[in-house]
Amino acid sequence: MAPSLPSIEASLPKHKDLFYAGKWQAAKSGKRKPTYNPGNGEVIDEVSEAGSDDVDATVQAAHKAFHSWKLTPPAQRAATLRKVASIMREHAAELALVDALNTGNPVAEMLSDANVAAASLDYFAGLIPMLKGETIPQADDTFHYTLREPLGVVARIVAFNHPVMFAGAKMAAPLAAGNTVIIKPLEQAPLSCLRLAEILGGVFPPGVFNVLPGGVECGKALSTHTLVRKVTLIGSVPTGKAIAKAAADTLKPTLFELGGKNALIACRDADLDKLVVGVAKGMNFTWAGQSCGSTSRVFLHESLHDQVLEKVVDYVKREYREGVPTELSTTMGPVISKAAQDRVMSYIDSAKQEGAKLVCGGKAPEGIDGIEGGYFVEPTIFSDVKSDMRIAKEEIFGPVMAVFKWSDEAEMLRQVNSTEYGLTASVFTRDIATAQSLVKQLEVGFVWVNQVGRHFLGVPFGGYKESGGGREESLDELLSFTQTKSVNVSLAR
Ligand SMILES: NC(=O)c1ccc[n+]([C@@H]2O[C@H](COP(=O)([O-])OP(=O)(O)OC[C@H]3O[C@@H](n4cnc5c(N)ncnc54)[C@H](O)[C@@H]3O)[C@@H](O)[C@H]2O)c1
Repeated sequence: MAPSLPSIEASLPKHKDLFYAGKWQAAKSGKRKPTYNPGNGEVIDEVSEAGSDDVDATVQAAHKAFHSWKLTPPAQRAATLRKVASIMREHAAELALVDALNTGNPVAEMLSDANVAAASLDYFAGLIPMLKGETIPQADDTFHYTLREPLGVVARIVAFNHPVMFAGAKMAAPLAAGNTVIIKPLEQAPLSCLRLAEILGGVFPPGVFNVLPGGVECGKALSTHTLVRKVTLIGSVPTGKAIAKAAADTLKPTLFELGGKNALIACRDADLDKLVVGVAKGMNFTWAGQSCGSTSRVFLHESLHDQVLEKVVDYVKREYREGVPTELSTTMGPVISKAAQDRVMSYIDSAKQEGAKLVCGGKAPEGIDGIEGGYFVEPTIFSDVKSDMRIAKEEIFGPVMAVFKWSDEAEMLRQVNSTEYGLTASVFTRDIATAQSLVKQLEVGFVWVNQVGRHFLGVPFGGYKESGGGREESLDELLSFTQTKSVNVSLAR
């Protein structure tokens, strides 16, 4: 039976201001910015926009709260995170609806986002006992041990594609380790994070958890503030570079989960049924390709290329249907903005001009009721793609798949590794030795074999090369929000 959804009116946040120091506060500049429904291009509401003065006030509040939060007994911190997880599960449908309205991602798929965040919160709550130090043996009169301590105020700047999932999942590790957190959602899709702050109410002491809707000014101020002890980004490579430069002035550590131009490699012995579904699903057409892990470059061995391409096109035409994002029957959403739609269309034009063959999509959908004015692009597939074309090299962050035909393994791997991105890859083969050989040669941080897209709590996720720095979704993430203090006790009598 299809789940029933709450009403949109009841799900939207009542507060549209900044949330810090445990209170809703208007932006000091009084600035408000419209936020849109990408499904029809209409304004949903206006939201306060945090500027650098607001960042300072928020950081001061978070800094003040840090001193008591870090001393809160570990079991109590864990219980608080579990309470957040349970509230998110309870409100999963309304959070999904708000994200569907504000990001355009279909609500049926977004229903799991709050649950994914809740699982992260539970996971990091359970890892708190791992925040332990060591004793170091020495043959002298001093006893050495280490303590793992939190860093202080952590700023988490997140992307727009899964706002509430990122807000919930990314607050978990720093808070578990005893830091206080400021979440900055993208200005285009802040509503679910505001609703999250509303439903969490007084779960955290004031200043421990803060939400600052805002744009580049807000992000820059967070990256440069002296009292922000670590800044993290889920976003694009250029933004990662800008933040790394800004953070350098205060020598702030960073954690980056950035873009990808990920390859799916199909070997001649691949299971064809699994492969066809993998190629289609790996592209994440459901949210218009807007996922860092999308396998947007598909390398099909020449022996199966034509057959698989034909089946993928059939599958995509059958399974992905654009529609109103807040309706449960919709299987594909728009891209986030008009600018994004124009950018995707310019990549499609460039591929045509550079000689790639359009086998599916390539334009905005027509004749679908209720999505006029929305920023939709049909699921698009190009074959005959060459590695010097723009669609082969640049992250499009839209529903555009580039298909390559290969015969020589060394040349195929050269092309796969030829971009500066290095986030994910997927390998389809029935032979474990072939899989292992390819895995070792891929310059990426996360590889799937005979599957795509899935994340697994406990398995480090992050990129090589320009796709990131640091690992998340694992013990590595928790420990990255701590620092080690060494203590040396004289035992001399
Ligand atoms: N690796 C991952 O886990 C992952 C997950 C999702 C998305 N992404 C990547 O995110 C990108 C798409 O998301 P986006 O369009 O929101 O990215 P973006 O880089 O445009 O923006 C990300 C965030 O950074 C802020 N920002 C922009 N300029 C800034 C600056 N100079 N200083 C500080 N903050 C600044 C934005 O306001 C936003 O909150 C894609 O490249 C995608 O691959 C990566």
